[in-house]
Amino acid sequence: MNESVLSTRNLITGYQDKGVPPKVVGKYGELHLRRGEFNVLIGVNGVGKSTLLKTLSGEIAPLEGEVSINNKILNALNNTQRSLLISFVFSNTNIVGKLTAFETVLMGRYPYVNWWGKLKQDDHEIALSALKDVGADHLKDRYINTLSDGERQKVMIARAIAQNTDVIFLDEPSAHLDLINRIEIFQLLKSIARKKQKAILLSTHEIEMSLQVADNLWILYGNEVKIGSPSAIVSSDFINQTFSSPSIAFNAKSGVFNFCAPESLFSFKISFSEEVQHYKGAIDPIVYLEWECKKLISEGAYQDENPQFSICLTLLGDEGALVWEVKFDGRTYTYDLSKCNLFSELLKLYQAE
Ligand SMILES: Nc1ncnc2c1ncn2[C@@H]1O[C@H](COP(=O)(O)OP(=O)(O)OP(=O)(O)O)[C@@H](O)[C@H]1O
Repeated sequence: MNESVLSTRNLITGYQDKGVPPKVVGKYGELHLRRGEFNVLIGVNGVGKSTLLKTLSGEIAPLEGEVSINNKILNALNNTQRSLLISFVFSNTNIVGKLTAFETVLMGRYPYVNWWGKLKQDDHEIALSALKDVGADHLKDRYINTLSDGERQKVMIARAIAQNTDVIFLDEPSAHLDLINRIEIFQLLKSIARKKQKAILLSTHEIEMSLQVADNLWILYGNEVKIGSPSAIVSSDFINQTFSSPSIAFNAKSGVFNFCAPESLFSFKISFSEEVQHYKGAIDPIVYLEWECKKLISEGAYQDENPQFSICLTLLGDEGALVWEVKFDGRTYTYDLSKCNLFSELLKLYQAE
């Protein structure tokens, strides 16, 4: 097991405002963040992800218990001492003032400046190397407020790298990013954890991506936490128990969430004929069938061994056009795949019955 750099003891997170009883958010006991590991924190809105990150980073004090980094109790440290141990990247990075990307990354070096407050040549080299690490050195002279969300987020990660702390926290860093940028950020962070032996904890709502990339998932539920590898978590059905609702269900085999319809309509069985396997055309018929099946389920149809509808994807005659052959109520109907909405056609037959 990798070396633990952050640990907690009897940790209870929450808020203590004057004149009101304390508000407990989470009772997490003993937690560990280990060197070289990319950990992802997930949980429904309001369950306490930001509160936990703020507590682990020393921004707010625990209601009970303590957080230690490298055996130093966090709340006994001043801001500068903390910033030598922890860096934090937020989702909404509003940098005030007019700074270039390079100057922003350079800010990560301020915990190291001497008492004249002067940065050295080394600091400049470290900042440039951090920008290269995230593939953003070409942006170095651009003003931070002119960058896209994805570019800016890479610069903020570079700043955390330049700060060179053992622990890096990120609160929903991919919240405003498109799919490609989200994937890039996740992979980048994982490689930073590995290559630079950092302990990383990132909060996100990207469950499917976390399952593929994270070393460990920290799932908050109620006021508890469950921690485990993606394979251990998925195989225990925990994702389904925590995140499913009447309108969505997690498929542990495919690792994706599927939509469920509010009511059940008819039952169906779907298949393809032998010759479809060898079909060479613009679409992949087997993939087409898979997605048509998902669509039927999202509309309220359900798969059954004794179905009302038997649907077969096949090729029609010599022309070789793909068709749906539908058996329903003792009759067979044929629909041109490229010209019909299968669900609407089935619904018409079902309602006319
Ligand atoms: N300053 C505060 N004082 C009192 N309660 C707070 C404060 N900040 C947050 N809370 C409450 O603490 C609970 C956890 O909030 P938190 O922001 O940690 O959740 P979250 O999991 O990060 O949510 P989201 O996914 O919506 O960002 C919520 O009930 C919230 O209303």
